[in-house]
Amino acid sequence: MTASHRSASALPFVSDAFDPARWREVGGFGFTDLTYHRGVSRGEELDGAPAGEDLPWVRIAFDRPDIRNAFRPLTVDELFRALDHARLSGDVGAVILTGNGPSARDGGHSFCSGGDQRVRGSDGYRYEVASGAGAAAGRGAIADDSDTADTATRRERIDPARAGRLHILEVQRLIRTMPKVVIAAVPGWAAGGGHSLNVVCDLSVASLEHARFKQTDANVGSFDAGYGSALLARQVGDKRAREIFFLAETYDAATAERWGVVNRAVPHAELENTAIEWARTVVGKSPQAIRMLKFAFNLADDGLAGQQVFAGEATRLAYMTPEAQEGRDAFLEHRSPDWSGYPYYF
Ligand SMILES: CC(C)(COP(=O)(O)OP(=O)(O)OC[C@H]1O[C@@H](n2cnc3c(N)ncnc32)[C@H](O)[C@@H]1OP(=O)(O)O)[C@@H](O)C(=O)NCCC(=O)NCCSC(=O)c1cc(O)c2ccccc2c1O
Repeated sequence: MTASHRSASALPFVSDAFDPARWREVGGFGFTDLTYHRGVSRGEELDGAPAGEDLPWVRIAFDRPDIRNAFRPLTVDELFRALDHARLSGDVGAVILTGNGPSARDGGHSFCSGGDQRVRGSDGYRYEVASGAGAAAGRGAIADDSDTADTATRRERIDPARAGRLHILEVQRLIRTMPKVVIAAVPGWAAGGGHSLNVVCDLSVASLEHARFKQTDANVGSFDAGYGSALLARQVGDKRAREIFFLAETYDAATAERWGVVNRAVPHAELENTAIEWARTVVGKSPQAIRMLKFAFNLADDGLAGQQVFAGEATRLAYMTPEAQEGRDAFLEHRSPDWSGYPYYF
């Protein structure tokens, strides 16, 4: 058990799909727009670990349910940090990405509704001037009414000294290149940039009752002309992808499953259990095989960048061989390498 372990009963409510007995908070980040949890064993055979022990998966959730989990630049910064922390954790093999909810205002469920349109400027999504508790913490965030402040109030707070951002694209690339399986658990709306996030995740499970999908980019004068559209077309077919973007009609979880936008539609009460079950299954496989497979699936679509990521893992495998080690040792010993023990395999 790690030092930052907190007992399950101390966890506050974050979502109606969240089982506090299965998680502990990952501390030390001071996130305002996300929650970040580490899986913990309940001591049952299912998890194969003593009660309270860390399990090799994490849960990262948007935590702005009152605005359908729209992201502002701070949200994206936090998401990148949490994902990168998971990437760099050698004992984490799977990430569940989801959205907390429902909304306290109207009971609506959401995964993510994309960029927060209230802080969209002419050069991207704008940071806000620090105030309140967030400023005291040095995060440049507005901690008190950050979800509900009206558009005029938010525009007054926009930080003129910081350029607009579109860096959800950096998060997409991180999901794509991190050598772990990222599972989207979609409890409600996946719209705009939230629709595209689902597209880039490796696996997706959606709530039969509440998940809704709608690609609104063109409604608001935006367009994800990268993974959000092109990878979607690989998943659902070219005509269907055009329909999803050009008509921007709402479709439900069962339709998303039929079209290949998600792997499975399940009852809401089973959403996170299913995601955890998949995470558990994935971490039961060879880490190396999963890494190579994920990057192999990405390779052709990601071009030379995809080749580079795959090839990096091939290089790691090569470094493990006596042949490559002979090259290193010969250099360090100031001698010619002796390749005689290593045939030209064919
Ligand atoms: C998601 C919805 C279809 C849900 O509809 P519903 O009727 O259930 O809920 P409401 O519309 O009443 O919403 C409740 C409440 O939340 C506010 N809200 C919802 N989404 C956002 C949002 N994205 N930004 C700000 N606020 C939002 C809504 O205003 C309500 O609050 P009130 O105070 O007004 O009552 C529906 O909400 C919807 O269509 N939302 C907008 C979806 C959208 O268009 N998102 C942006 C698409 S563009 C994008 O995400 C994007 C971002 C990037 O960073 C990119 C970068 C590079 C390339 C492309 C990018 C990109 O396309």
